[in-house]
Amino acid sequence: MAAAASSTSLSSSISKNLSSPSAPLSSVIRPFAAVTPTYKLIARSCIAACFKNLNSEPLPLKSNPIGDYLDAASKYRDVKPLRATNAASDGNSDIHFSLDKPREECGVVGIFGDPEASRLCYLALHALQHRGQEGAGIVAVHDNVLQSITGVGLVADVFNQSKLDQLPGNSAIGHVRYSTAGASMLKNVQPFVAGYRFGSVGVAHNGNLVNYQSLRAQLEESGSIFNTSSDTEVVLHLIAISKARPFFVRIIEACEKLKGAYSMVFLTEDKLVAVRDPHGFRPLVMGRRSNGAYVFASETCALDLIEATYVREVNPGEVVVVDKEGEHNLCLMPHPEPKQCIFEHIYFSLPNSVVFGRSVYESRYKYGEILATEFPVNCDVVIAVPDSGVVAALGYAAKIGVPFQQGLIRSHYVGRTFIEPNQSIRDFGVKLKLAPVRGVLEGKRVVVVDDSIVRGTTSSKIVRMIREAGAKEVHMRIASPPIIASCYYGVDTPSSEELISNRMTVEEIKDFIGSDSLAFLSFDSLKKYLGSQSPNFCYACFSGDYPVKPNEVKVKRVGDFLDDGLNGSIESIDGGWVQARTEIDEKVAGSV
Ligand SMILES: O=P(O)(O)OC[C@H]1O[C@H](OP(=O)(O)OP(=O)(O)O)[C@H](O)[C@@H]1O
Ligand SMILES: NC(=O)CC[C@H](N)C(=O)O
Repeated sequence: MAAAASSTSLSSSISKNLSSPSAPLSSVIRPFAAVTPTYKLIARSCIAACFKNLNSEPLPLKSNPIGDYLDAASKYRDVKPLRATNAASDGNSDIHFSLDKPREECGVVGIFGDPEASRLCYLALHALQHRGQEGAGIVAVHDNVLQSITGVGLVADVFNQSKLDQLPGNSAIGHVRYSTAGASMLKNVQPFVAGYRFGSVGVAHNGNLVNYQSLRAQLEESGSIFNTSSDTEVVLHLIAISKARPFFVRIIEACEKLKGAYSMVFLTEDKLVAVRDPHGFRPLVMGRRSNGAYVFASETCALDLIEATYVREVNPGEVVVVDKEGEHNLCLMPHPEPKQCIFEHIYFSLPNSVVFGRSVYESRYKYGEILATEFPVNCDVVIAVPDSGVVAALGYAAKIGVPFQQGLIRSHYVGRTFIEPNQSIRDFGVKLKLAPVRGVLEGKRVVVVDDSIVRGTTSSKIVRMIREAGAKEVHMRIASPPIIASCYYGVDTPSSEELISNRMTVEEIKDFIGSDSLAFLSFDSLKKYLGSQSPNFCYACFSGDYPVKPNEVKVKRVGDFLDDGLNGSIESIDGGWVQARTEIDEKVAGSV
């Protein structure tokens, strides 16, 4: 990757130009005027490049480039979360377990400078629970020791009063996991903690590294022993083998070797570090509490819950180091190129969050309005597939002037694994989760709005359920373009060949799911709506154009809580499987 190559010069120059390898962070970062001209030049050019991608024009450099950088970031401060008064999201979505749809991703949180750090992490993880339900963990620092508690299941399953009592300290990081690499099992639950020769470090990661198999192979070749089968563990090894002394330079050196998606928080005895990959695939925001404590989180809904004020995003390619002297910022590489995941706005994030500087609620409402403008239909009622279709359905209904009603009621008590008692009982899963309201549907021409169609299995069951409840017509409207390619950046989508829109035309999908009509938000309209921000998003799932070429096969888990063994390579993971290569995958592999 060309960008990664250019970033190498940053960390090596930083290391080379530090007056003392053990210099405290303050002497390394703060007095920009005091550091060597080479370092200043590199820092200036990388900061200028950061501006370039976040604003249409690079900002003029003044005497303190870091100050400029912060000013540039402040444009995000104006964006206030729009409260989702009608959205039915409860943060407990998507809990039945199958591989036939996009799954949530992980959520991360970091707190620095609050005596209740681990309790605040715990609360923030509740707010982020929709991003991962396989496992949860918190690491806190107390008396210079990193203490960790992790467990499988939901946040409420893993933590209780006595567990939180075991995590005192002023700083902590936390994680909720949905696996993309490495089996769903205890040893892969984050945050991970490792000791290296200068201390201890904990990490929590949202995203997926597309080159971790080769990195792991290289590390194993030179003697590294891995404890987990997760991609995230390679980051700790890379930090440990770095020759640089200051911790943030170790992180920069490690990140320069990574390809793919990473929004990460690191914890050491005295620092909290937040890092976002140069494309900024996954979100990461920063906030402050009234006592001055720093908070980092995947979504602003976590800040809201713990009464932290949203300050700004951690920018793509930015490293934010927080220690007792305050906050220090660096760019990971000279040319960050934002490619933020559009699916965060379509499906993953909660509607009450501000993600990538935009309100998720506003985005979804607008997608619904656009769908209504482009694909209106004579109907009596507009309903949503709860929860992720609700806001788009509200926009659709308002635009065509037809009432929005709750035609499907969602059970919030379905566990994430359940056993279908007999394969002959069809649709049991979807019926367990969704129940039709006959009074709303009977004899009506119904528009059903959902956020996406992946394999088409859920949609066909929903259409049948609505018809069985007496609907006269069922018109499906999807508030995203057709998904034709698998995600390699932290969303666990099925392989491209399993995606229904990759195999069928819209007309064929309509027949497959059994609706009277079907329409998707058009890709062009989506980009038009995003306007000048459009190039800053990743649309790989809609286009097959991958910003970072995924040239390694995708390895996913299949069974839950299987032991994948402590020894052996990724290929030998029990219960893991290697994704079949599809035409798109071949095309991608061929283009690398
Ligand atoms: O192509 P399909 O197999 O129909 O998959 C698509 C469905 O999967 C997702 O919902 P999910 O069941 O994960 O629930 P959620 O929307 O409430 O999170 C998505 O919102 C669609 O409804
Ligand atoms: N969904 C994610 O962000 C997953 C993080 C990491 N790749 C894991 O599998 O644990």
